[in-house]
Amino acid sequence: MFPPRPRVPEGDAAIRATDNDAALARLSAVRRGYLTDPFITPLVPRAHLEPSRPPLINIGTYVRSEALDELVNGWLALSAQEGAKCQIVSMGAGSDTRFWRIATGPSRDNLARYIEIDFPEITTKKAMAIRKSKDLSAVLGKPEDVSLANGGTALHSPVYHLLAADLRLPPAESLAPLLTTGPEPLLSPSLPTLLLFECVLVYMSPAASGSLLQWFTDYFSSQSSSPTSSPSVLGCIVYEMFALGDQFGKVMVNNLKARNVSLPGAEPYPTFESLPNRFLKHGWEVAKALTLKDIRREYISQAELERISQLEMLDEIEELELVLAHYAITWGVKLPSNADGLKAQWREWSIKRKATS
Ligand SMILES: C[S@@+](CC[C@H](N)C(=O)[O-])C[C@H]1O[C@@H](n2cnc3c(N)ncnc32)[C@H](O)[C@@H]1O
Repeated sequence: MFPPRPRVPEGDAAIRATDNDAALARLSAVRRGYLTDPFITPLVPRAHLEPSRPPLINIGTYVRSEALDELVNGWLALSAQEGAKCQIVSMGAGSDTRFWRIATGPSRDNLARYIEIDFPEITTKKAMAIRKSKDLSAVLGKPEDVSLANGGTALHSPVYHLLAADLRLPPAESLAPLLTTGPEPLLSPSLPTLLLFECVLVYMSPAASGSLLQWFTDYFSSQSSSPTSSPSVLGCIVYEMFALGDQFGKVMVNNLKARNVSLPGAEPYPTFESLPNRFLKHGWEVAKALTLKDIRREYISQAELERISQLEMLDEIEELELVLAHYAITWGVKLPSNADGLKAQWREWSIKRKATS
């Protein structure tokens, strides 16, 4: 009589399934004209069969993507100003296309390494999609310089590296062997480095994400660097939900619970004011946050707001703002102790407020 209900994934499979949601939201925002991204289609299986997402999701995806792009591009520009190439480590990267967008854009020569980490099931799928797509693989370099590793769960190329790990495990066991050990570690402590956590820490316990951040903080401290090179500046951007204790937050939590996804990482962040603690508690010098609601209102230019308002009808601005008020971008900087002359520019790394007339 009734069709069988689709099986809801459980445990880690439910967490991994969130990658599909993020990729479909991006695909939808690109198709509707909010964003430009020629690299998302080859990463979504049977992309042509996927329906568009509602306007509210498209707008949220647009605001998040524009703001994150501005911060990442700002970081690349600051590194270039210092005459250094930078490293980016994207954790829980899923089907993200950021590497391809940077590597085909004006900052491509400022990138020393771009490392993506996710569960092996996700990295295997991504590595296969990259190998299958000429558009994706051509950006990695000559075919002879690109190789699969670890049974197809990893992929290496001159700049881009895709690695499999469970980020909840102690970093000394999971990340250190991949990133920082051996005669030529993949991650150098002496280059400006940006960590990206786009909607991933929220699925982990606060203890696990705290150890992760502390491990990177320690690696970029003076003790870890060789006597001939000093540690460089470390930045981090976290995008995720917060303030889940209010009425609307509880609805979000329950909706995700129905899909077997829980959000333990949001517990220490019940308010906007609590967000910078994520970095301050590790002794970082800079920690700032903005909600997507504020970014849409105060940081996206009027011309862009007008352009996207023509793309689709959206009646419920109040509902949009309620949703966007529960998502935030938090970013921080840990400065090396010997960087006196350089501190000001890194402290000002931010999203630009739009000009008011
Ligand atoms: C919501 S998706 C976000 C994907 C991508 N960052 C984006 O914003 O488009 C969350 C991603 O984090 C990954 N993830 C969650 N917990 C993880 C863990 N403990 N170890 C590795 N990856 C994890 C999931 O597999 C998934 O790809």
